[in-house]
Amino acid sequence: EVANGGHRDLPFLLSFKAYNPSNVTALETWVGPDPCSGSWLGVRCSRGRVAGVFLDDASLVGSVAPLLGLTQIRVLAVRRNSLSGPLPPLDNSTSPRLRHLLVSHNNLSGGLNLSLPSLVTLRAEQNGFHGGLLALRLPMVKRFNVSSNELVGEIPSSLSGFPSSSFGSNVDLCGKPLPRCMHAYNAVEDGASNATTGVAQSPTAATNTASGSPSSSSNGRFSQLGLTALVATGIGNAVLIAISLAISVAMFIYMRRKLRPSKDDSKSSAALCFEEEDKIRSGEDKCQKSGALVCFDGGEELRLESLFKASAEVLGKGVSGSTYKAVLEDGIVAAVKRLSALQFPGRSKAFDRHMRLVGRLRHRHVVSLRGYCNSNGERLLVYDYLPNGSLQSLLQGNGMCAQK
Ligand SMILES: Nc1ncnc2c1ncn2[C@@H]1O[C@H](COP(=O)(O)OP(=O)(O)OP(=O)(O)O)[C@@H](O)[C@H]1O
Repeated sequence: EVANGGHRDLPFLLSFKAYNPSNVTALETWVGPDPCSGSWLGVRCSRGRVAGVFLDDASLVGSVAPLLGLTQIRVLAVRRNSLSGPLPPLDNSTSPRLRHLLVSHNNLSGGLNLSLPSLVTLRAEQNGFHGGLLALRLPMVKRFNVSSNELVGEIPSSLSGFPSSSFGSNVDLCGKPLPRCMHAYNAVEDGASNATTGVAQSPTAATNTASGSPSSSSNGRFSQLGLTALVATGIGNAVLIAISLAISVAMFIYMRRKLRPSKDDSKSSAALCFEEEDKIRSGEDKCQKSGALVCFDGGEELRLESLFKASAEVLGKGVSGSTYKAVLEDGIVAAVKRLSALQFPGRSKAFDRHMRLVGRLRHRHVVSLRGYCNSNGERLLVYDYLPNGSLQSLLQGNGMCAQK
């Protein structure tokens, strides 16, 4: 890919770098003609082209747009920076391989105009995006969050299966899963009442106009025309009720199917770790052979391949296994606990169930589990790495043990 004119992805990376001051640590390593040389921090390549940029928490500023000029990019993770300006409109022609777009906690603005058939993750929360969501066409999206922006308007039905937390704290978003849109509500109500009026009242009105007299007789009996109008009203109402019931039942069945966890769901969460796209080489670890790294929220960038290539240092050993500090090639630092096979024999499904529960726990006093691997007797748990050392070393460092 380093042809006469230089590496094809180089101009995009350098123009992104140019927005940033020279003291941004991650970008200091972005020197030389080949971003795939292995020395560019946060840049991951596949077949000689830039396939991932992993620069969370890197104090970045400026526009993210140049990075979206990388035509082979699959993962862009630039969370918790100070990036600004709009996201360019993206579609299959600009970003045919983009699967994970993680731009949350920045100062990005402008509209969200993304038509990406392969996008699996969109994390855009805590920015200044405005406008509506109608220009989002993401049929494959499995993880989605646009909360805490300045978005307005109706949530498209294609996104209404996500929880309200994916949409909260915006200026004026409405529709499922948030409260109904008022204008849509009125339109429906008006439409329904007009329809009712149309069916129930027209015959009577027609009768009134035709006969030029009240539809019921003055002595309290219904005229024949009045009776016809009543029957028409009844039939009209019955038809409306039947249609509403059919729609409700169809919606109920659809939502049940959609919410039911399927085998495909676990496949897709494993896919979030990009294993399905990476060739799994024989002779490597058991977990890697199966490509079975399951990731949770915040662990989208984890890949078993880089986990096994990571430099590791033993942090400690407990009853259930050893814990390592792993520094991944992307610059990600994780704590990996390798469970002893003796401590956890068998019961693979129960273990999976347990891990999926633990993986959903998020609390500031609980270390987040970002992913795990459970395959062929190998069980690895990947946590955030906490850099302040062990409680024991803290106590000793402060002389608290001695005082005691
Ligand atoms: N997420 C983490 N970040 C940084 N260091 C960690 C992390 N998790 C564990 N450690 C370090 O690794 C050491 C060993 O952790 P480990 O969980 O294996 O111990 P343990 O709780 O005694 O284990 P067990 O529950 O198996 O008995 C800890 O004392 C701590 O210093």
